[in-house]
Amino acid sequence: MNVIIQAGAAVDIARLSKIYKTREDEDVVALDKIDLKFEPGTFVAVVGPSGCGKSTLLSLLAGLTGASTGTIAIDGETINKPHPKIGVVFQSDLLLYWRTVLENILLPIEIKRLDVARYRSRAEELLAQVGLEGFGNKYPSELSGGMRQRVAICRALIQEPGLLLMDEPFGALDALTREQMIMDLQAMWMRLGNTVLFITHGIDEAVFLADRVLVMSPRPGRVDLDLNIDMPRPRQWSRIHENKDYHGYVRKIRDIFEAKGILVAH
Ligand SMILES: Nc1ncnc2c1ncn2[C@@H]1O[C@H](COP(=O)(O)OP(=O)(O)OP(=O)(O)O)[C@@H](O)[C@H]1O
Repeated sequence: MNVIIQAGAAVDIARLSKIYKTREDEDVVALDKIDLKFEPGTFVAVVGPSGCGKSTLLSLLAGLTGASTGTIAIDGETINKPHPKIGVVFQSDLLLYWRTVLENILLPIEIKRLDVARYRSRAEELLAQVGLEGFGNKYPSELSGGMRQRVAICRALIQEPGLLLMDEPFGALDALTREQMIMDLQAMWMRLGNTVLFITHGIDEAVFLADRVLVMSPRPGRVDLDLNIDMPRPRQWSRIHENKDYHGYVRKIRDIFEAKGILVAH
């Protein structure tokens, strides 16, 4: 089997703001003049309270919505619509139930009228990489929630995106499946080397997975803390609680949430 190597993309976000209009014609400032640069191949996690603009940031990067001000560039190319260099995974797997696993993974290729036959072996390789070798002809209803989310990840990776965007991808999974998915995502990312933006409510999974954790403030969303996570890889989820550095990073993030009244001690 060929190992797929995907080069990570450089991301440059400058003075990025998003202001929504409510139906009452009021302005909601979801993101306020954010500046960020991600080096190619960096795993970036974003944590923040509900409504702070995490999903808005992801939608802007995915080209699904337009910025009010500012710019986003991926490898120097301005993003204002969906781009093949960018793959997206949402909390819900969004698989089409009437299509097999392989047909779901190949859907973006069909939509773009690319040569499906050429991508079939790549889809099978990706399936093997996420532990689903031989599942290509199954239907989503025959798979568990974790397996379906693995298929959604393969679908996001089929075009070898330099940037993988993940919006709470494990939020709907049970605790054991989530733990396995976290470990598997780390292993897959270490093989592929793409840049990842991973949105989560879980401080534990953010610190475990990321090279860098961005802590966002309550609305209007800004980055309150940009924390480099310096722990050797591969990291072991079952042993991470023995790591003093891990606890130090988690403490720093919790301190911010407590100072802002987002987490209140009783
Ligand atoms: N289409 C829209 N119209 C008006 N306001 C919106 C719209 N989409 C989002 N908002 C508002 O923008 C703010 C940021 O929303 P966003 O979904 O990005 O937050 P989030 O951090 O992802 O939240 P959560 O963690 O709960 O998913 C919220 O106050 C939300 O109500």
